[in-house]
Amino acid sequence: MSREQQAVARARKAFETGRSKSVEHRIRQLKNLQRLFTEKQSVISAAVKKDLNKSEVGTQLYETLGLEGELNTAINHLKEWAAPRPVEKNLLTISDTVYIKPEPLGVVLIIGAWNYPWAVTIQPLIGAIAAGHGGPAANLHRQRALPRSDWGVSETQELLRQRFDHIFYTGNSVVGKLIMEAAAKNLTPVTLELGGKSPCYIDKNCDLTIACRRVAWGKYTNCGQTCIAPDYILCEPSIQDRVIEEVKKAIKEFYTDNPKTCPDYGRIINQRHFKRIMNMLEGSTVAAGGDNEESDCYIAPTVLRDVKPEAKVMQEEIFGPLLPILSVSGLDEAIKFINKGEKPLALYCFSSDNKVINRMTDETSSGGFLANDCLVHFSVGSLPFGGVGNSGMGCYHGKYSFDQLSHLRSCLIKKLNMEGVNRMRYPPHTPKKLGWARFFILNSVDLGWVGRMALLAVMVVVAAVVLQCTAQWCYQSQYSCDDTCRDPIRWAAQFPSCGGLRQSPINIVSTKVHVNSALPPFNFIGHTNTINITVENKGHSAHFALPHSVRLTGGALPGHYRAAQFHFHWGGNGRPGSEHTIDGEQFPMELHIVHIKEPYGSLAEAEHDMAGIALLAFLFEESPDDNPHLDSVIASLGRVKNNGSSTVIPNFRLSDIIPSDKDLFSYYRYVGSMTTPGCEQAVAWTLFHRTLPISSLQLDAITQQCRFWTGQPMTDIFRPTQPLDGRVVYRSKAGAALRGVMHWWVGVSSVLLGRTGLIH
Ligand SMILES: NC(=O)C1=CN([C@@H]2O[C@H](COP(=O)(O)OP(=O)(O)OC[C@H]3O[C@@H](n4cnc5c(N)ncnc54)[C@H](O)[C@@H]3O)[C@@H](O)[C@H]2O)C=CC1
Ligand SMILES: CCCCCCCCCCCCCC(=O)O
Repeated sequence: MSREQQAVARARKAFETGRSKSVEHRIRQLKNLQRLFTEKQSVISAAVKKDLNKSEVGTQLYETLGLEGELNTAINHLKEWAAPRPVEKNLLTISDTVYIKPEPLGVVLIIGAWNYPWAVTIQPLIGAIAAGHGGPAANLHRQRALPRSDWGVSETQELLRQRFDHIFYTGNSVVGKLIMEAAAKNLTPVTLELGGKSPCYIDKNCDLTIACRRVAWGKYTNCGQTCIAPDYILCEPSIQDRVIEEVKKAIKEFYTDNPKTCPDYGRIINQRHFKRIMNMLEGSTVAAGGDNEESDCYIAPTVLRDVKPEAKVMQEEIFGPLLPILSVSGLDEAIKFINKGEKPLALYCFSSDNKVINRMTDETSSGGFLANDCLVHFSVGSLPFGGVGNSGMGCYHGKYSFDQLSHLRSCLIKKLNMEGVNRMRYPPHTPKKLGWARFFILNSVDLGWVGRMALLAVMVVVAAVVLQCTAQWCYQSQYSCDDTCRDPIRWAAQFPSCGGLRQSPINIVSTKVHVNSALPPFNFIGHTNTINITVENKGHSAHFALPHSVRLTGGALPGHYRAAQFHFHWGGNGRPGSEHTIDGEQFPMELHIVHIKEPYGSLAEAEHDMAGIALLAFLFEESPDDNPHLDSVIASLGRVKNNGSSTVIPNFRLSDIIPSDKDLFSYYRYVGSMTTPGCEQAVAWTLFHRTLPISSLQLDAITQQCRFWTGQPMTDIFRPTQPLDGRVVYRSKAGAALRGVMHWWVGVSSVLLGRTGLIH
């Protein structure tokens, strides 16, 4: 067995153990990778310095900074990305569970190029780990930098003879075709991140100093060896001299009069490429630069003027520090010229005129389009990065990497009942059955008012049947194959709001929250009263009923609220059980205090108001000592072991289990839903920064006492985090002024109401 065969076999074996399927395992792997960049930064920079003469700061700026960002995004969003994605249904499938399940494909081969050796190998690797794969990566670092880990062309060729489940290739288009040919033998899907000539049109109507500075930065960074570098400039002859002068000024500003000695100016990767680039100068006029030294792989930042389309430098991607300027009569000719060539990886257009920018986007095609800047789209993780046509296929970065390397499996889970509805599809096929099929599948038919009434009647009947036939909801911990209950991913089938776009709980990414000074402290009323409270096992959790005398105002909530009940969400057997997570971390337990807006009399009434319910949430953290204030709560749970049983805690004070209001000024706020079915989207959530203590013994006592309505131990009673779907999480600013109180709510509700899609 060759080295390469062994590597693939190892990767496949590791994948087949199923370990990489666990999201927690993937997050651990990503965190390990994160550590690599903190611990090995200087080794990484030293290697890249040897290869390309990049400075340490340059390596961080252009390579590792972006990777750190990608790692943070993947770690914070992985649970959300990997979760089943409920989809819209038609009438025929209304009672089924229909969703997309992202699944790992298996073993992925990542082949990277040498120009940004870390960015182009590790960035796809982050996507591959996030998607749950195993697999080797073929590095193309130059031998003098990383001799031992170097897998070059012959190793890659051997790897390509093996079978993979996806091949992710970055490099030139000629080899791209070889990759696709090798992949075709096993019908292996490929992502091809290729290059090509990326045009840059400079309109005469723009600030040439700024435009040329940005173009010079995009071109000469990494000595032009950037796949998205502007390859050549198109402009009118009348501005050519100014463009040359401004580019020269920028070169001097960035790299001094002598770029050769400037630590920020790179080198060509090897002598072969040096010769290739120098040959391209043949037949063109040098307007600036042109100095070179083969032994040092040095080519100065160079500008070429009056270049003809037939010139050597225009026949292939330059991938070096030569910047040819071609004359065009204006925008029309520039567009024509661009469209005559292969579709580029990037297209740049500099103009102060939006009409020019719009025409350029509308009338051309390219992997990415930037107006008035270069390269920076590579650093925006929410944009898909990739080519089109000759510049590649597939895309990556952020969630796109995850999706690109996942199989999006379509799942439809039907029950073996309601067979009547299916008769329309079984033979003998008749026109009447076809009519019913049309009715159930096409829900956009115009039926007229009689038809609409009939549809309504049918839907009522269907809904009644569905309701009769569907089982109760349950938590994941209760669900097993022979159970009929609906676990969290199936809640939406029975409770449509659970599939809405404002669902709770969520993962709070602390670096993405918006600080809002219009979030003042709360006023708690009646929290210190001594009361007798009833505790009841509700089958899914235990509820602690609160009297109307416990009330809440302030906190920028739009009204006065009265308490209804509180309850806890917990894990089991040492597992965490909070519903909300912070930066991906789940806490041992979470307390929810439910309040209803006045004058509503019940949760059912409050559900129709976007902030009809105010939920206060507290996360618990494990403490070495017992929290004595929880003793009565724990003891009461021991008296409500079974569904429906209840007890009373005498002389209870809410203020004993939560901190006093002066310690509760700091919190997160967002709009969401109840975390149990029907998942009503009517909740203003407040998650306090201050955590509550609980010992591990107390946690065990809590999680071991009660039973679900099914009789199983009541453990892991939490809903997984839900997508944020564009919502904003706010963080209060300590000492906020009261006059800001209404602004927060008015602002949030108008943003949400403005996006009608968010109101379900
Ligand atoms: N779209 C993108 O994200 C990027 C594209 N590129 C493009 O890559 C090109 C520059 O890189 P290259 O010189 O191609 O890099 P390269 O010479 O490093 O080749 C890329 C990879 O292909 C493998 N390879 C080369 N010849 C092979 C063969 N005959 N059979 C099998 N494998 C082979 C190498 O082992 C290497 O891992 C440019 O066209 C550039 O635009 C570079 C970086 C990023
Ligand atoms: C201030 C931060 C600016 C960040 C700009 C990032 C541009 C990075 C380009 C890296 C390109 C890597 C792949 C390639 O194009 O060859």
